[in-house]
Amino acid sequence: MNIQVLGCSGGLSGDNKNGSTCIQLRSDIVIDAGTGLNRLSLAQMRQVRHVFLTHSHMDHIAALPTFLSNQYDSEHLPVTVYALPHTLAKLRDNIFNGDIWPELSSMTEGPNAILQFEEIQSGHCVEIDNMSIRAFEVEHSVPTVGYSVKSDGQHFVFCADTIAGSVLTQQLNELGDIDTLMLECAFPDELLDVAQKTKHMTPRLLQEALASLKQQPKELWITHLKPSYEAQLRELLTKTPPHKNTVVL
Ligand SMILES: Nc1ncnc2c1ncn2[C@@H]1O[C@@H]2COP(=O)(O)O[C@H]2[C@H]1O
Repeated sequence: MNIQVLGCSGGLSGDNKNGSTCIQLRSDIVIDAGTGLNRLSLAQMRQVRHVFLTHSHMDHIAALPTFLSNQYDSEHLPVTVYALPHTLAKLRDNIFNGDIWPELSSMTEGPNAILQFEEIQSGHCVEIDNMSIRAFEVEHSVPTVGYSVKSDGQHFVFCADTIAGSVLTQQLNELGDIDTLMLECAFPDELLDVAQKTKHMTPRLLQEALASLKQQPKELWITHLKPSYEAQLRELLTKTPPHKNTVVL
């Protein structure tokens, strides 16, 4: 697998190399459509055929409407967007509603439909060629899934936005051996109350989550640092990495 993290910032970072969440699994498949999607060229965007959304928050969907506009005369339509029913309903009601962006029906109906929505649930697995992408529940402030991706004998797990706890532990333990685990760390430990309210991680919660696993992943990628605390978190997580093979993205 050649995974490209096009963006994983927890917000508007002021760094045009790191937009908000968008992870490219293959030239035709991405997870989330945050502003990181803008790192692809127009030609690369037009190769994307499958978008797996984790949840409805803006930093994970911000580029979706304009990305879809770039697809109108693309050769290989429609693009399939996979998401929980809650996420799809929020997109329909709040984004593709004729005010913020054209209504969904104008994109999903007719011979030139550019988009199809596919509902997924936790546990649901989508196979695309030799890649399997399984959604699993995580605990966040809105219904959210992470994705377990298997291809080429490799197992990549993206936990999306989540707080540590029994849901995450159980789900990760059920996924078996993990090569690369991508876990977030949005807030510093001093902001534990904010992390608990918004259902995000702090470095200590991240340690707890790892300690609760039956088996450690081969490597840990840490993501979704909130821009206001990024320097502080990066320094701490680099000086005292929670895993022997830690990459702070
Ligand atoms: N009580 C709060 N204090 C600080 N930030 C908040 C609060 N509630 C929501 N947010 C922010 O709103 C964001 C929504 O997206 P996230 O869950 O990634 O992260 C959340 C926080 O950054």
